[in-house]
Amino acid sequence: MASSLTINTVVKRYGSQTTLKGVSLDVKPGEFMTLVGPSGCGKSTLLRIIAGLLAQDEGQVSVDGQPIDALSPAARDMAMVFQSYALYPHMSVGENIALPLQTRDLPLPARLLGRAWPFHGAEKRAIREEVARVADQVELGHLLNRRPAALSGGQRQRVALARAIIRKPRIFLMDEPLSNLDARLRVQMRAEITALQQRLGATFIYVTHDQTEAMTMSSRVALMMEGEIVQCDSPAKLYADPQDLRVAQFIGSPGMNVIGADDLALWGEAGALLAADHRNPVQFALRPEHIHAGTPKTPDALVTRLRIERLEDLGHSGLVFGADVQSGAKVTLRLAPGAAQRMDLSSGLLPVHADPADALVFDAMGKRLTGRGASPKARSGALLHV
Ligand SMILES: Nc1ncnc2c1ncn2[C@@H]1O[C@H](COP(=O)(O)OP(=O)(O)OP(=O)(O)O)[C@@H](O)[C@H]1O
Repeated sequence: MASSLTINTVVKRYGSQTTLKGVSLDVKPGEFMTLVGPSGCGKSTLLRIIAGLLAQDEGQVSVDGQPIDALSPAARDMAMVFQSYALYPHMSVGENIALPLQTRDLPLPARLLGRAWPFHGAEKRAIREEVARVADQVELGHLLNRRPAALSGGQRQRVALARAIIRKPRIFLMDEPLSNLDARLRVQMRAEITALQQRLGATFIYVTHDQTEAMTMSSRVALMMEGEIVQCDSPAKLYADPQDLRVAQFIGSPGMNVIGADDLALWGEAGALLAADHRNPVQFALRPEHIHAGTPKTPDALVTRLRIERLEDLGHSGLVFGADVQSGAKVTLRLAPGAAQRMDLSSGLLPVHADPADALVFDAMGKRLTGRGASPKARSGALLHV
């Protein structure tokens, strides 16, 4: 049975610095929850508090509705997988995986008597069978006698995973488990860990600074910035509906283009209208795929020209990094497959356009204002989000 986890206004201070500023989070049973955010935002601190490796200054952590703050890390019944794998080099793969069973499951007489314990043989057999079963789940069955030094990075990470699985913990905690792997292996392990979580139906709390990992693996993502959770939502919602400008810029690669109202007012008549619709200082954000090369087919589009600074052709798509010729504002747009080859970029200038409905509106503090920028035609005098 998977467990729920509740974090209630947790505060952590280091001297005068407040690292966690009252973090609250509800994780449902069987959920894959990812804590993502830039380096230093406090995600590892929060994970260590959940694991019991670190004590918070204020707030509570509960599992299945029961406070666990007074429990030792071992009594919390959680398994943690680290970036460093933390394997014992002198033990075989099988012995590394078996370790949690040997230190936890044996009754006291067995631990005291060792080989003299009458059920020693049966116990060993049961552990061997369990190790083989779990090793098969992570495709390590053929490597049980190897030492960690003779494994690839991905295989070592699987040993660490197997050692967590064999404990049948109430909650899995993972701290950047893929950051030591090369790019190709990371993609493969992303899929393997996601499939494993679904197979086990277990609750996973996963820490990463990599937004792609967060977006591809999680049921929900809690985006942390400066010791706070800025937004917690499904990956799709976080991408399409960011409630804070920092979320809009962190999620997606590259992040959203942020354009001030004065600069957007220069994007043709539609830009002037859209900017005028917002009396307060606002910022507009547009995804790179929502800015299109060429001239628009509809008269109510946002239009401008970019001075091209850099072009990245990724084969399946392309990115243009440029600056608005009028305002100098930096703008990135994503090109359709093959578009880069077809375009005449000899002038160094590129006309671009966007649908005003794709522009998200944020206030001066970076908080999202409701609704989107509607096209002048669609507005028909309706009052817009200010
Ligand atoms: N033992 C400590 N003493 C003082 N400050 C600390 C300590 N541990 C962490 N911090 C500070 O707390 C902040 C959050 O650290 P934390 O490791 O949780 O960040 P993170 O989001 O996991 O970053 P990263 O992705 O780089 O690991 C950082 O500013 C860090 O310097």
